[in-house]
Amino acid sequence: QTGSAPNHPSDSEDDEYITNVSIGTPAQVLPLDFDTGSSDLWVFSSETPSSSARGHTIYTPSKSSTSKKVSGASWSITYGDNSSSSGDVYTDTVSIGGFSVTGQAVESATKVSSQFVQDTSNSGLVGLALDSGNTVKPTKQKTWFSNASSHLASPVFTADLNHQADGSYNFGFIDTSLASGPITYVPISTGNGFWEFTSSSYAIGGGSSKKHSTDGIADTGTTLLLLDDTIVDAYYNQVQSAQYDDSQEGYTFDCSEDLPSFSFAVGSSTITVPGSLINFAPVDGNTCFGGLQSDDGIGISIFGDVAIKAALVVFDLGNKRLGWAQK
Ligand SMILES: CSC[C@H](NC(=O)[C@H](Cc1ccccc1)OC(=O)N1CCC(N)CC1)C(=O)N[C@@H](CC1CCCCC1)[C@@H](O)Cn1ccccc1=O
Repeated sequence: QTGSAPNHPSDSEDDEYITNVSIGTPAQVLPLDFDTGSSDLWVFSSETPSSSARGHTIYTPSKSSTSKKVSGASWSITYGDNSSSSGDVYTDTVSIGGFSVTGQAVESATKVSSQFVQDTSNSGLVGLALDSGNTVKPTKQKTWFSNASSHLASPVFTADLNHQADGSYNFGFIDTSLASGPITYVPISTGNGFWEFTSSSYAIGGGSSKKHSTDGIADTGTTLLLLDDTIVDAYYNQVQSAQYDDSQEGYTFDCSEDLPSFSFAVGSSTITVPGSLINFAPVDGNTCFGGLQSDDGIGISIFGDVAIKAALVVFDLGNKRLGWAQK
């Protein structure tokens, strides 16, 4: 069995990627943000204060004949951008791209931080990192993909994200026609519960490859490509009008600049992010914000959407490896 669901950018900046998910019986369809950087499936619900839920689609467990409350269970999560949410837990049938998982933990939000209230493009998240990162207490719950994987044709899923266009999340199969190059696999380290891998070098534009070991995660829930300062400074050194803008907390440059590409090693291959994807978004007038920024203070590098958009990414749980193919 397999599943295939389209995704689309949440706005004109590709800030997030949204996929419709069916929950309960009869199906309640919610637009959710798939996040390979976390492990909780949580939704705005009938238990979310109505002032916070305004503008969001909600899940109402009492309207689903297949919902069951997980008594005594609770969850609470804070993300890298300091947004947060918490609540209680139900199980219900959750279908993504035509594939159904029964008894999936659906974490219902009784509290959401202001960023979630304001961001009406999503009604919650589907965590697709490893099960160990799930926050439900007293008993951790499995991710949708973990529950699905034993029934899928193959324990893999792929992310195909595109700039200002539809893409897909495919489960149980790899559609190699989505890529232009071969898939190169690298092992993941599972200790932190992420799709974590090491990249051994990088290159800027057509320049020579520089040895630099990057310990990073493939994270569909992070908008930008966040790497070590030395790499980021070297990159914007090649952008004539670039400067670090304290108010924007990142490098900005003249929107009309022709940005160099950025390549990173995946095993013995490289993935090249075209400069056009690094010209992320206008901030004001003719000044644009970069899609490559510093990972300082996070403690790990994050290959977010800006990097994933350049590739077909294979999340292979069966073989505990990550595959990257140029698009
Ligand atoms: C340094 S992790 C920062 C990252 N959050 C972002 O990337 C947000 C995403 C966004 C964009 C637009 C509206 C709302 C939210 O966007 C920006 O921060 N942007 C984009 C717009 C830019 N102008 C400024 C910078 C982040 O916490 N991701 C987590 C998932 C997010 C949470 C917020 C809702 C969307 C999904 C997550 O995978 C990061 N994680 C990864 C590993 C471990 C823990 C952890 O928590």
